[in-house]
Amino acid sequence: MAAFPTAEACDSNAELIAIGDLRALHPIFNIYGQRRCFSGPIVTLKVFEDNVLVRNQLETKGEGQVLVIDGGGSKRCALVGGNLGQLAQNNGWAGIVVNGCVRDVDEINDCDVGVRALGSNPLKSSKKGHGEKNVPVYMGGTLIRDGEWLYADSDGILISKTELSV
Ligand SMILES: O=C([O-])CC(=O)C(=O)O
Repeated sequence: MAAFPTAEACDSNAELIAIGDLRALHPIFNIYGQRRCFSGPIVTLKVFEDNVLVRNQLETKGEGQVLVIDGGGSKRCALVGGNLGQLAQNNGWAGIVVNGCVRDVDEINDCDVGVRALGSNPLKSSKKGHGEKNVPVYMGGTLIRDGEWLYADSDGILISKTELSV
């Protein structure tokens, strides 16, 4: 669960919004997974139509972190499917936000993890292992840095430079 509603976080942190330390992603993401509300420190990945690094990352302990995957906005294949959703759940990731697509939507929706993505596509991605980890990514209209905090609920997704307090 997010610690508090994103709308409330915006209303009570106007100064952080003014200086750009708290940003809302554009409302381009669909909601999947059991957790509609989730939050945590961000781990970033930058890939393109290749999900080897995504699997590698989700195989590690999530410890309540959120995996932010910049897939370049490609809708030509899926970067996360049911197996990876299960892996994320079992390894304690709070959520996954994909600037790209998912597949196995019914399976992902059964997983106890929050997932946001542009849409779904039944095609799998390539498996070459190309991409970068822990780099700044630009998606949803904002620059997102590894180690920043993400807060998601039914209203949308916030990125904060630091952990927000109530
Ligand atoms: O391995 C993939 O390409 C993604 C997938 O289908 C899954 O996670 O089940």
